[in-house]
Amino acid sequence: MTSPDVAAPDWPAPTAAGPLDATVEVPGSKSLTNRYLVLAALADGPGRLRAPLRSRDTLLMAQALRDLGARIEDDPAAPGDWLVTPLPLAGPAGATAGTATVDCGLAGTVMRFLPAVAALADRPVRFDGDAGARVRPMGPVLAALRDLGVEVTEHGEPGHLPFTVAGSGGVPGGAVDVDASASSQFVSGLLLAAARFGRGLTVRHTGPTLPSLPHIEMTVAVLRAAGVEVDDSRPTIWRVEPGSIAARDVRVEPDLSNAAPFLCAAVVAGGTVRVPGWPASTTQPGGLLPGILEQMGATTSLDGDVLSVSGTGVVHGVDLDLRAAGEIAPTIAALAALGDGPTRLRGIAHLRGHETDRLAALSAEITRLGGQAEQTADGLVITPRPLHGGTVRTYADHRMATFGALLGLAVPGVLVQDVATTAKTIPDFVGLWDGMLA
Ligand SMILES: O=C(O)C1=C[C@@H](OP(=O)(O)O)[C@@H](O)[C@H](O)C1
Ligand SMILES: C=C(OP(=O)(O)O)C(=O)O
Repeated sequence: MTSPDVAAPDWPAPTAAGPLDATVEVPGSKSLTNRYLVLAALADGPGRLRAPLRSRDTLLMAQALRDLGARIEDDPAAPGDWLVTPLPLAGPAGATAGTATVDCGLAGTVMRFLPAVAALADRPVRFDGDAGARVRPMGPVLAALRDLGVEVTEHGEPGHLPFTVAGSGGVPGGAVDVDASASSQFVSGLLLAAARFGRGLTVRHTGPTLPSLPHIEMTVAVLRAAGVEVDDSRPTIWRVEPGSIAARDVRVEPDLSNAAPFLCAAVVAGGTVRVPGWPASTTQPGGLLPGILEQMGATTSLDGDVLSVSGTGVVHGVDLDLRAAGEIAPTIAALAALGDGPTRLRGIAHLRGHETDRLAALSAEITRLGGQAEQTADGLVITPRPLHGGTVRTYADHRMATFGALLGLAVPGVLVQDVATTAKTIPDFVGLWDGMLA
């Protein structure tokens, strides 16, 4: 008998029997799906998302927008697509009684993108999420909203979930400073709603470092594609003009960061893995993967829209600044632990505020399997050692689970705790992984 109180058994990560020869269809991008959903909910008419990601993070975003008053429905004529009818945005005169609630789960995009949208709502909106979400940094978002005249009440640790945003039907906008050194999502969340502010918004980043710049560029690109005027000509300052957001019919690119473990499998096991639907140009940070994997010993080619990565099983150690692409760091760390020399990963101090403290988690789990990995002020130094089997702890972090799967290809006896946590961004990770190895 199973009971929800009984933890699922650890997943025995399969070892690779030989070189790979596989094509893997990777589901849609989390970051694009959740941006398109927000913009569709703020648009001036009904829109459509084609091939959106349907995973925990995007289902939470869709549900949250429904809870705020949008309609998001499956299209019976095109299975998988979402039809979006925007939020009413009634203004103060149309104020609705009662508090709406938003469940953020562990999704950074939900907790950082929706408070500014909630400020436009016609009632208070209470935000909360998983236990792990309550320790993720939120302070700069809440401070920025308060600076813009929005009332925010915190219910727990200051600067963290849970909190309530008192939606009052509109935000005057203007200009705001935000320290986004802990997450680029602080900037993206303000920019996504800003065209709906009375005077638009100028956001100025004030912190010492800025992670994940491609994700901010992605925000600017999706806004411009929806007809919003954005000036990003000055480094770390963004200006969004007030105006309407065009209703769109958009197709979501595959999630290139979720393609990473599959592509890296070819580097670890040898052989070739292909991912179709690879965009010719993209703002996804996973677009940096081919270059990184070549440095680590792979060969890559883009034939039409199919990216192929081939490896020999030999992985080179590297010195990499991953500031622009922190979300692929756990995957690169797995490669590094199997490398032929030390690897230094830099520019990723902000990973301490991801789904878990990823620098601590990666260091602990590499060490648990017999490897060597030390934290630095802004990253990791990984020195390959012969690894042995053991149980990889995943800390509710989808990328720690795929990290464990990748190590398991080369190291017999690796078990991955709570592999179901991959559902945060990949439906059926185990099925896709087994399919790649079949
Ligand atoms: O805007 C986005 O969609 C994201 C931005 C990045 O966040 P950080 O800047 O907090 O790393 C990235 O790591 C996350 O997976 C998705
Ligand atoms: C950091 C990540 O997620 P989130 O959007 O929750 O910040 C991630 O997916 O690696």
